Amino acid sequence: MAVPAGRSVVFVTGNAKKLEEVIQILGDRFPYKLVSKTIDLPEYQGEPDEISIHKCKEAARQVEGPVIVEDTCLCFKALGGMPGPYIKWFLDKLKPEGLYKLLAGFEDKSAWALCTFAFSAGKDEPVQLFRGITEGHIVEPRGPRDFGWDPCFQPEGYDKTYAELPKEVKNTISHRYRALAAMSEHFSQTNNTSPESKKKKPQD
Ligand SMILES: O=c1nc[nH]c2c1ncn2[C@H]1C[C@H](O)[C@@H](COP(=O)(O)OP(=O)(O)OP(=O)(O)O)O1
Ligand SMILES: [Mg+2]
Repeated sequence: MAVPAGRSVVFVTGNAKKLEEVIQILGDRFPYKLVSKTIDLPEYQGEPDEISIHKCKEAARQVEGPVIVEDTCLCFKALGGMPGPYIKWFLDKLKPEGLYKLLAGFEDKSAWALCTFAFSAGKDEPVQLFRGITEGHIVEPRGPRDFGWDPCFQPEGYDKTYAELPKEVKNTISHRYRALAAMSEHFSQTNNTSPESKKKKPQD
């Protein structure tokens, strides 16, 4: 699925920190012009893939053009993957301290962050998903409080939490980085190899 030449893709999110990271990570690696639109899309329920598809279709319906959305889950192994897509509400009520305390009765503090980007070329078009996972542990919160559950997630192989790590480091190992790498790769290939998209994209 390609986007016609000269068209931009709208990244729909209500989260300014997410947008900031997406811009930092993508730099100029994404073949389309990315514009952002602040819409607080509904928080759907279900499995992560279903949620992202639903969210993307709603964004495409509202924007009436090519859109990208992203949904982030934080999954605790001891809790069978919960809070998962419901992490936003857990974080809101419990804060990073409470997320750590949630695992007090469990020895296993392992967790994974899952990021799913969803793309649709427009209303009534299919949705494509790109996923990224980073494994780690839930720890007692450490570091700045500027982004969500970053203070209580310590990625595998590091002795610092996401919040303590320099942004440049988080942005090369994160769930979001991995999902964006998959998405950029897909679109670079579509852009370079499809004869149809070459025809439609004379400049660039
Ligand atoms: O890298 C991250 N590091 C720390 N916290 C994070 C990260 N990424 C998302 N988060 C938080 C935001 C929200 O509390 C929940 C995901 O919920 P999620 O619905 O995907 O985000 P959101 O509602 O804030 O923005 P959006 O309008 O794009 O749905 O985890
Ligand atoms: Mg949301």
